[in-house]
Amino acid sequence: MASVLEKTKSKKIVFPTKKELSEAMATYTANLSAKFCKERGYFTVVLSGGDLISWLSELLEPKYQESIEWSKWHIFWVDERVVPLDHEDSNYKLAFDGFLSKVPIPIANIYPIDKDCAALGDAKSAALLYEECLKRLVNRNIIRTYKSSGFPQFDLQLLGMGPDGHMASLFPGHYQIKEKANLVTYITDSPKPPPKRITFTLPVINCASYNLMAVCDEAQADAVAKVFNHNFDLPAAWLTADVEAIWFLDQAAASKIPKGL
Ligand SMILES: O=C(O)[C@H](O)[C@@H](O)[C@H](O)[C@H](O)COP(=O)(O)O
Repeated sequence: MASVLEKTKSKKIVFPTKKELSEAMATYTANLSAKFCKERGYFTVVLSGGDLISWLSELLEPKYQESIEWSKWHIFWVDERVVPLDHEDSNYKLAFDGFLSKVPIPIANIYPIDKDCAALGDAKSAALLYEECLKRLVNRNIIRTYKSSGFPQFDLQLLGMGPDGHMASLFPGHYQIKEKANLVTYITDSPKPPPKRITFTLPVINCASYNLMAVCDEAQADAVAKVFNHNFDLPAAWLTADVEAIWFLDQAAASKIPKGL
């Protein structure tokens, strides 16, 4: 069977250090920002949680601060923990404190989950409202749609993977990975705390023009090896993209990939 990774132009780059990975991620993001801002006047960027946000700090360097057209960026989350937006577990808070508050992206262009649902811990309503938010932005042509499917197509998603092979809040052995109809779904028993989360579904994740999956450290090496061995029990093994799905790995995370893959 031709693997999903082969069919969908997945590539990997292994960096000697996290610093070099972080610099390359900044260059990759800045180049796509220039392309999409020029082509359509918007750049839709989807963030996840985890270590990714600290690696994004490279974009705070003066050369990027001055050259990027921040006012054209629109920011979304591929997954979010359903906790108050000022809670330390919130992916919104993580990104806001570590990155978004330090760049001049208009606050109206930043789309966290509904704050009341977040405060109440209502994951189902949070997912419904986030899906409605995406549809409104599709209607305003801020988010493109994938071919004729009507599914939202984001310009760039910056993703991470857990040691169990989860991406976004799609966990191994949980039914959310199979959800095909909705754009956004939810989980109330996430194996990684906190338990209540919302997440983009796989079709939405894979419609993105560019998916950059950044993974570092030895703890992820087994999962990375399984992904490149096409073990589809791991949600991250299903990652594709419309134009390019690219894995940025440090040497430790890449250390167990079988030779030749
Ligand atoms: O809400 C979350 O838990 C994150 O969005 C999650 O999906 C994350 O991206 C991975 O678990 C990787 O996390 P690390 O980068 O911390 O390994």
